[in-house]
Amino acid sequence: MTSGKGIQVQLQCRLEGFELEVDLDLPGTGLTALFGHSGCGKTTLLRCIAGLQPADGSVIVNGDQWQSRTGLRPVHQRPLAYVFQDTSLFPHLNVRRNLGYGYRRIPAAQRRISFEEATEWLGLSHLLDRMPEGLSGGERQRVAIARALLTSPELLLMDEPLSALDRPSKQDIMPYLEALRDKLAIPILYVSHSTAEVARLADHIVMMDRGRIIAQGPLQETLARTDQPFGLEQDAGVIIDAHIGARDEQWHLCRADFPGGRLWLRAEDNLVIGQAIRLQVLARDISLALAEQTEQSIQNLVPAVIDEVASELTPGTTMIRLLAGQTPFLARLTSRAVHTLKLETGQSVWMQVKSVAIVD
Ligand SMILES: Nc1ncnc2c1ncn2[C@@H]1O[C@H](COP(=O)(O)OP(=O)(O)OP(=O)(O)O)[C@@H](O)[C@H]1O
Repeated sequence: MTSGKGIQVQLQCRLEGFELEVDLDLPGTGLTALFGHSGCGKTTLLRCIAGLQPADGSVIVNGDQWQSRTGLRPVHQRPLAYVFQDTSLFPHLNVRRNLGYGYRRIPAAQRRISFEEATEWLGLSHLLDRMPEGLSGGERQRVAIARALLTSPELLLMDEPLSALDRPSKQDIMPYLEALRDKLAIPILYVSHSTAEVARLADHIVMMDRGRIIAQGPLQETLARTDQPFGLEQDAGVIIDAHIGARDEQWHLCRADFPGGRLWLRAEDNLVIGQAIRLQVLARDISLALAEQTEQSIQNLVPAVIDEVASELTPGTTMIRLLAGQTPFLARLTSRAVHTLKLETGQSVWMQVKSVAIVD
């Protein structure tokens, strides 16, 4: 064992026509999304961390050295669980016995997640006597995740766990994954192509391209980078953790409070006061004013300070990073507007936010 928290991964792996070379320092809890185009090496990286794919280098998970330059621990001795897109259940065993399969092999003193916790967190209590063939795709995947957790792993690897599901099943399973992210004391590495999944679930993000890491960091901070390492450009925007602070039934609006401000949005029936939500605000939906403009139709006016005026991203367009309190925003403006308004770092302005979406 070495001291220290977090996951440190330095690996090189050469395959025919593909080379992975990464140096990562990730948080020891929460959900880290590995994101990038098809073929950039996300699955290869997970397989190397698991020890399924030979690679040179070192892997340390919360102080436990799984691999060093001089030696590696075989895959079956690495305390991890792996959930795939189509993790298969044992077809001849009911849900209870599928869940018990890994659980029974862990000595009671080493179990860190109880059977009751895993079944409750994944909403399986009423399904325990069912056979896998009678479950929906989303239910099957929840059983697969619970079964993985019951092996008491120190790291949970998830490779596109929702990609085989239809949209309604994805929507059903999302709240369970959010709850796991918040309750589990172990880190989750989660491979996804989907910006919606990443926006909703990730605490931390790693962006890969052709076997290399091109950006990594906390989700909110990384999405608010003006250099847009994700190549989103047209869809660039920030994700904000907020909670419902008020409902205005007369105008069918809800107020979402975040550290540094508040935004109004449509009052969906399922939103209740105190509820935690994630909001997405796109850079193209923010305009800036030097003074509070109340005589116009945009109702979301948020005071902020300009943190950075970036160089032009595309000709005629400038990305500006702002802070409302500590919360970063991006505004994409025409370069002419930036010049005319003489916008510069440190200046106080009003953000006019045209549209706010709840990430779901
Ligand atoms: N066993 C292997 N032998 C040779 N090449 C491989 C092997 N496994 C993966 N590759 C190649 O390595 C590259 C990265 O593949 P990988 O599956 O890690 O990408 P990915 O980002 O997970 O893609 P996707 O999102 O499509 O699943 C690809 O070019 C792939 O063809």
